[in-house]
Amino acid sequence: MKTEAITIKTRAEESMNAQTMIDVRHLNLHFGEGNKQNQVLFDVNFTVGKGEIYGLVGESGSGKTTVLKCLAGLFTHWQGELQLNGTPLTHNLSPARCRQVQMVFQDPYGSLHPRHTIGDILEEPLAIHRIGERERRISQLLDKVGLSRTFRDRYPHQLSGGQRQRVAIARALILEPQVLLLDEPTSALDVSVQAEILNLLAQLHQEAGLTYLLVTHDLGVIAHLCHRVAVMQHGRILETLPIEQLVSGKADSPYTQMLVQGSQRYSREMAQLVAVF
Ligand SMILES: Nc1ncnc2c1ncn2[C@@H]1O[C@H](COP(=O)(O)OP(=O)(O)OP(=O)(O)O)[C@@H](O)[C@H]1O
Repeated sequence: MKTEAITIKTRAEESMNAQTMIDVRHLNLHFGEGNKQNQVLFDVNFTVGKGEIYGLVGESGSGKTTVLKCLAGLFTHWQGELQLNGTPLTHNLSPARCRQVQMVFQDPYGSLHPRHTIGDILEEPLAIHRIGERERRISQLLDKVGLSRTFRDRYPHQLSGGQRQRVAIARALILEPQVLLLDEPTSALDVSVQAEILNLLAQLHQEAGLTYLLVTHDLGVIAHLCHRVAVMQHGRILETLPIEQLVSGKADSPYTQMLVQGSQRYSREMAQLVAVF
């Protein structure tokens, strides 16, 4: 399976555009002030190519989600330079940025409004951004994420966890962004459902040439989806490496080697479940 995973990534890398889509330079962020100040990101630097799937791994609290939230505009008090597709990001969240980059959260239960139907949830961003042909767009997207059109009139509590995450992915895609920020998109799901969602993400990436920045604890997920990975610890990037180097156990840092060893059993299970793309 390792050999197959490497072949997939190499093929994907060949077709990948070498242009930079996400550029993170000298990103620093702290919470609190004075003697309560807690710095959580320390000079974080990395770039993600157009069409690349880039993983961020590391232990809990290492700052992975915080990096995504800075890029998504959910945290605005960062210092450093952030660029998307060559355009510097300001500290404000503009409509243009919402259309360019969208985030999918870990918890499909909490991220969908409980009193809105799926149709309403998908229509809201289109209405806010004054985008027409809403019926067509919503129907097309439901098809794309593998949900029948009958889901339009249902409420989130009437869906399974996997179906809810499909809706969350559809909502993120409805504005046709170039970048998806995926924060542990499968960790709240059963293992078999995780595989379905990973396959859906791989399929959508292939069809639309999107750029993904994917946060996970799970190196099995990284090995099956990502081209490159950055390993974070205590708010810093410890090393960045191509996936081939990670799966062949040739990471430089002892910390990354420990992460790989810790996730090997899970990777084998996931390998059996996730189809090859
Ligand atoms: N809104 C906030 N206010 C104060 N501290 C925060 C806030 N959000 C995150 N932190 C702190 O920032 C640090 C990094 O958190 P972050 O959620 O980015 O970690 P993570 O690597 O994504 O962890 P996990 O894998 O558990 O989600 C943690 O110490 C966390 O407590």
